[in-house]
Amino acid sequence: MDANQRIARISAHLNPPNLDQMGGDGSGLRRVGCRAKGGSPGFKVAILGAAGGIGQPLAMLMKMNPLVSVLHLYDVANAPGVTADISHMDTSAVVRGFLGQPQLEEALTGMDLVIIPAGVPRKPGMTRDDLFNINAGIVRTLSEAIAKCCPKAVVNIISNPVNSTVPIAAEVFKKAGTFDPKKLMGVTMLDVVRANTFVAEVMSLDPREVDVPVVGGHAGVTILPLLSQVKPPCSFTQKEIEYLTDRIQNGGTEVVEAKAGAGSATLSMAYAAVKFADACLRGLRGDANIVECAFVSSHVTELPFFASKVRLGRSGIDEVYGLGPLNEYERIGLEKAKKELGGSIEKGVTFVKK
Ligand SMILES: NC(=O)c1ccc[n+]([C@@H]2O[C@H](COP(=O)([O-])OP(=O)(O)OC[C@H]3O[C@@H](n4cnc5c(N)ncnc54)[C@H](O)[C@@H]3O)[C@@H](O)[C@H]2O)c1
Ligand SMILES: O=C(O)C[C@H](O)C(=O)O
Repeated sequence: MDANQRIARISAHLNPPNLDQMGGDGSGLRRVGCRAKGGSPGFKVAILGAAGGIGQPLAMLMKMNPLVSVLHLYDVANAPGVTADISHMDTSAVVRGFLGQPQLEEALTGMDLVIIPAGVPRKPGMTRDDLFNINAGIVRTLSEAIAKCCPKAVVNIISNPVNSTVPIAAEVFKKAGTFDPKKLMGVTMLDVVRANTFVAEVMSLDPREVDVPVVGGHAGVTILPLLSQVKPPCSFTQKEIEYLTDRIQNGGTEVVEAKAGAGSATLSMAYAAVKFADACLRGLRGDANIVECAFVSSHVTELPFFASKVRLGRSGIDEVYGLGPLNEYERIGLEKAKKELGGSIEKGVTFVKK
């Protein structure tokens, strides 16, 4: 191939002939595509909401993941710019951008894993449930497209309120006849990441060595750290237990208040999302003993969804683990968590059924 042919080949990828027909919102913005040589037989991953506060660092970190061969970045705004930027990274994943609803189906077709951080974040004084009115509709629309275009993909939902958005996605998939409880996961990894960090601080440990199971859900009292099951085993005073439980349950609010109106956790969330997505991909690859906490379809309690440890495998979730022995403090916490969680799950289910 001579120099002119090589340049023509690259230009063809940056300006595929059908771009203008695909101009999502009629704005004239072009879908950006970039093909690196790569060659690794990795997984195809789509991020929906890829131009947002979480979406951008998440896209960057997924582009660095050697398990990813194709990375689709979808958003209703700014997808071309983020895609052009990320696509210059010299890692092997091929990056393509998709802008607006008309390009959603193409963004999803053929994907193995779909990660959803689309939606509005909290401002100080708001609860995660205050986001329901806007984010419920966004997650419903995106889930409908997933059911149509990649019904066998593993789906990681980040959009809040997770306690309701996961039941919304499940209801949409049930309606479409595509629901597979092994494939749908609410991302609660940030609660685990925070718990590991805060426990390490209190016990003067390396956070990378600490493993705190966090069960229940992803809002206030539904976030239930099981400090009696921390690894390495730790002996906490009652004061330390109360301090840690409160800090873990309110870690999100701590960031929302510090950002003072500029949004909620984005960087630590992108880190947590990539940690969880990487675990899903290693499970899909067939690696053994991949165990993480997630908010999933569950029989662990009487509620239809609950966060607990799950084993990830070739088909998504291979096993949902029970809670293990709880102490009295955790049993009381569990009752409070279930009470709030039941209402949030019901709200999500009703939203789709109504
Ligand atoms: N699960 C968790 O632990 C966790 C942690 C942090 C934040 N969150 C939640 O993640 C969500 C996103 O937070 P953020 O800080 O990135 O917000 P953001 O406003 O910075 O970004 C959201 C992105 O979603 C896009 N978007 C809006 N509607 C869309 C649609 N219909 N389709 C595709 N994209 C759409 C926006 O254009 C924007 O780029 C919020 O709901 C937030 O509460 C969850
Ligand atoms: O707190 C929020 O609103 C965002 C997220 O759920 C978090 O835990 O940081």
